[in-house]
Formats: sequence, C-alpha cells, structure tokens
Amino acid sequence: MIEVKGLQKSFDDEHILRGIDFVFETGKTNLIIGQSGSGKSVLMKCMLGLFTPDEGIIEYDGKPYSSFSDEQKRGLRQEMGMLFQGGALFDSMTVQENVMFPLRMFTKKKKRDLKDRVDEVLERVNLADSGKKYPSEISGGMQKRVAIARAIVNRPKYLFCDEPNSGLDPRTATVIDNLIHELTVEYDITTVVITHDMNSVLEIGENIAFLKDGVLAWKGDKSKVFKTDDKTVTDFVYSSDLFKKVRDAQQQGL
Ligand SMILES: Nc1ncnc2c1ncn2[C@@H]1O[C@H](COP(=O)(O)OP(=O)(O)OP(=O)(O)O)[C@@H](O)[C@H]1O
Repeated sequence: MIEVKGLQKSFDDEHILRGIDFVFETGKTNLIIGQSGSGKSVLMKCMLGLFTPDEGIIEYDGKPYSSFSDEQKRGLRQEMGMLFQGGALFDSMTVQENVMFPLRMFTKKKKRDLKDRVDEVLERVNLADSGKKYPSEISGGMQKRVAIARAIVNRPKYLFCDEPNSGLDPRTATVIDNLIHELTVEYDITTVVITHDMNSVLEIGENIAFLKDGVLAWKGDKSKVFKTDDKTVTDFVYSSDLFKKVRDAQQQGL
C-alpha cells in the first residue's frame, strides 16, 4: 500500500500538485487518470522518489519515506518495478538480456539462478520461446510483455506503469491490461497505472484517482466512473466520441 497525504509540489511559481490524499491499495490496479498536464506523472515521480514533494507525506506500507535511512531508500528502490511508456527495451540486447538487466544490477546471485528466474518470468508472460530474439524481431505487444517481465523480475512490491497501452491496438491493449492485473493479484503488488485509455479504466479500474489541475477531483472504481453525475468526471470520460455515442445510445434505449 502506498498512501499519499497532503502532497504538494511546485516548479518555480507553478503549483502542480495541490494537496493530494489517496491510498494506492495492495493487490489492486490503482489508476491515475486526468487530462494532460493535470499532474499524473509528477505524482508518480514523487512516489518513485524521483521528485521530492514540497509538502505532505508518502507512506510505503505504513512507513513514511522521510523516516527511511539511505540504506532503506536503496532497499525501497529495489522493491519498485517500472514499466516505461513505449517499453524502453534495449535494442542491442536479446529479450533474455533485457529481462536479466535489473537482476544483474540488484542481485549478486549466480548466473545460473539469474537465468532460471529470467526463464520463469518469460514463461509467465508467454514468451518462453522468444528469449533469444531481439526487440526488433517481435511485435509491439510482445515487446510490452518483455517490458512487463523486466519490471517484475525482481519481485517488486510496487509496480509503476506509465501508459502501458500506448501504441497498441485495442485487443492487444486489453491483453496487456489483463496481464498487469493478473500479476498484481498473483504477487500481491501495489500497482499504479497512469492511463488515458478509457478501455483500461473499464477493464482494470479497481481504484481510480482522477486528477484535475493538481487536485484529486474524484475517486472511485470502474463500476462508478461511468455512472457518476460529477460533471468534472463526465466531461473527461465522455470526451471520447465512442463513449459519448455509447451513452447516447443507452439513453435512447438502443
Ligand atoms: N521537471 C519539471 N520541471 C518543471 N515543470 C514540470 C516538470 N515536470 C512536470 N512539470 C509540469 O507539471 C505539469 C504537470 O505535468 P505532468 O507531466 O505531471 O502532467 P500529466 O498529467 O502527466 O500529463 P500527460 O498526460 O500529458 O503526460 C505540467 O505543466 C508540466 O509542465
């Protein structure tokens, strides 16, 4: 669980996060949604320890970051997996080598053990046969699965995903969403996903933080986000033509 309390962050005179309170729950896919520039990435970077908040507290499983020693901060970093936008695989490395990379950085285990762990996660994301291939030799959806394998290879307690579906067709995007959700439940991870994709909200929106201008404007889950009367939320949700048409059709009883 990650809890943020009264989180504030400014850059120069620009007040970006204006006092966010939210609990990102363990074993759930926690989504951060909101318009471009609303502060989603800044919030995630604060939780990743990449930005220092000006005010407020971030607690990791009940322990405030400010109370962590340097060694504990290093330990916390090892407990974090990150799935970057676009996958960010190393083109010159094979699939196996890409997944091995964070293991090499953080563990001193024997090569045989590292290889076993890599095989295990590649098997889990259904890529057991692709270990020797290079990223350019596999599809975009497979590349995303490699990136997921790399993000979970160190058995993270916290998984951060920045727009995991960008650039994927809707069907593949759903496969990726479901894989992230399955792993979250299976390994009891606190997963935080930034998304613009309303299909993802429908699929895996178990706990949603909706940001507007650096404020938590709404929170809830997928069963509520399409039913709320809150105009700030409906303006955002139905800004997609498709969802607007579906709502209009429902209202007309079609
Ligand atoms: N390092 C930085 N220095 C100065 N300003 C920044 C920095 N990082 C973000 N900002 C500003 O903070 C605001 C919120 O940015 P953020 O990237 O969190 O938005 P976002 O909601 O993630 O948007 P998007 O959906 O487009 O990725 C923007 O105005 C941005 O310019």
